[in-house]
Amino acid sequence: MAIIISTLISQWLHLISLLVLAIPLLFLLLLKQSKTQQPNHLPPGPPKLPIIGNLHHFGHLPHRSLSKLSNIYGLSCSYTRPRAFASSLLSRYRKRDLENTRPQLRTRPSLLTLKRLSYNFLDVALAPYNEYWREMRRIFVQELLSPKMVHSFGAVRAEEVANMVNSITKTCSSMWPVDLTEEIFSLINRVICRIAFGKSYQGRNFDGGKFSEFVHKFMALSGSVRFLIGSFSASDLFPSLSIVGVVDVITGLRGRLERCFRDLDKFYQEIIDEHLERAEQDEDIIDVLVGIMRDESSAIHNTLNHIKAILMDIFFGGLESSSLTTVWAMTELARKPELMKKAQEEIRTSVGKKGMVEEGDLEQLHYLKIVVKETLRLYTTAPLLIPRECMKHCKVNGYDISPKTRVMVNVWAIGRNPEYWDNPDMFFPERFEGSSIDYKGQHFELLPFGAGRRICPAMTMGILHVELALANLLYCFDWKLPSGMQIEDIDMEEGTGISLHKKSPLLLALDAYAHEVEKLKEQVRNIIKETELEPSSQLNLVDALQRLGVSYHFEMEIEEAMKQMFDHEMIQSFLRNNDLYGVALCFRLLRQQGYNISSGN
Ligand code: HEM
Repeated sequence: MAIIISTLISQWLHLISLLVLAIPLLFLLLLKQSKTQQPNHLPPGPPKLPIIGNLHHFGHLPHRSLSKLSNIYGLSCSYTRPRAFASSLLSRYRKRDLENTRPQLRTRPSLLTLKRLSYNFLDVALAPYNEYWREMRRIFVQELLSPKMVHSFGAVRAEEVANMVNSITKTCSSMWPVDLTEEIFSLINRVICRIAFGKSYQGRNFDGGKFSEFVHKFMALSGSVRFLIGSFSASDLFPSLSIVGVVDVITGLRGRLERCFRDLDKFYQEIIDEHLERAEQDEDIIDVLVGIMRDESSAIHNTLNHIKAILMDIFFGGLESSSLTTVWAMTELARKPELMKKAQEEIRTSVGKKGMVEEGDLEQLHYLKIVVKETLRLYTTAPLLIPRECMKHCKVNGYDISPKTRVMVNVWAIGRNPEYWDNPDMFFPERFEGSSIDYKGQHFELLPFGAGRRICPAMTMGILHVELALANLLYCFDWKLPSGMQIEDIDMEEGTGISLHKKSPLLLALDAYAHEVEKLKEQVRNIIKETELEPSSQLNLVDALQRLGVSYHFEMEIEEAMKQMFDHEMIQSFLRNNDLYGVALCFRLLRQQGYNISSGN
């Protein structure tokens, strides 16, 4: 109770302090605004309020609010204070205009809050457009995420996907649903951590636990500042008035940011120190960055801060985007079981009985690819991209965009614009069948990775993570809604945060039958381990299971059916390769044929 009262008092004190500050601030701003020269032909927008302009229109899901505004006010609208803070919604622009404007929109606004988190803009994502950014982006694309480098992490991804499958198998039952959001986030988290930190990440006290705490803190922080999209604090909103920095102190935002920054900085330092001390290299991302730091001929004199800034990009860019896309894809497929089945059939037919979808299989999975494309159209994880800033005066649809204008490109609205898409709100991957539209920045209707010079440099890796996770979830398990739940009950609400979150976790149950097969696999796996079955044992499946002591009751006819359906060689190869999925698959096929197989005890 005491805690609640003290929290209330402190909130009131904050509010009163803010009001006290607001009055002199209002005068200062009105004075300054009256002196500001207005450009000629600004985009239309709703009436503005003093100081905050149109900020109150943004709501807690700005991409949606801005989309509505553009429907009312036309092609390009919604700004607050030209120069200091302005946002042009480019959800409906002419393609020609976009092409002409793009060169003027290559830089990022210098947001004070992000200055700290990016080690004074030493990273790629937030650095202004200049020679430094060009070189850092080259390093990012050619050295950190080159196709060779991405490929070299294949084993890490395969291992972590197998861990996810095992974790789902172990922790769930057909009664208790799986928290897919948790499973997917933790998979991508482990993959990205291992790619960035290498072996040193595994088995350490920050393995999983501590690091995901940091990630959560970051996410919470981004959620708390979300409503100002792209202007992350009061100081960013009114950069010309240094006094307003006090507001950030009062609201506690500065303190929280500082603490979060220090935690992360300490964490990075620990790992970098280890990499610096050890003799042999792992070829993880820190190793590559340390190599560049030691290379005196490098165009950029890399320091520890450069390395840390790049790590920020990798975690900010790599964690959420791929996880959220996979979660939304599974959510939509759960709402459309016929599409899920179609995707599963494609994967299972193409991959066969290997037990896992491997990276090399993905190329053949055309339906899966358009499922991902459709997900990115509807649930683009960065709905307003990363804010851009206008470098030189330019025109969009005849409207003036003056230098220093902060520009948000509403790719979420573009992806749902009825002028470009039939039934835009419907999840319908088939719309991409036979279509050349892609997400690589060439088709302005679909820009989930942005476009132009600032397009996401890790698109290939991001897509690979999504496709691999999704393919394995669909291949290894049959999913259904938790008992008592209807399709309409699936919560599609978006949460706040700088990315497009699903507000509540996605909970799905394993189909009872599929779950049994998984249980059987686990049982057989243990038995093989215990009895140390020789790989060369000449056994057929039924004999093998009997010799191993698995008491499955087979009717005679089932045994016959098995012998007919699976030739001796095939079963031998399952056993030789310890391919329990294959064994389980035999059972599954028999069940599908209507045979009643029940486990003994
Ligand atoms: C499905 C996965 C991903 C999606 C949807 C995505 C989306 C985006 C978007 C929309 C942008 C802004 C582009 C613009 O302003 O025009 C961006 C930039 C960026 N992304 Fe990604 N991203 C993904 C994966 C990744 C991964 C895995 C990494 C790093 C390992 C990454 C690192 C970056 C960086 C560094 C930038 C800044 C580029 C620049 O300003 O030059 N992204 N991404």
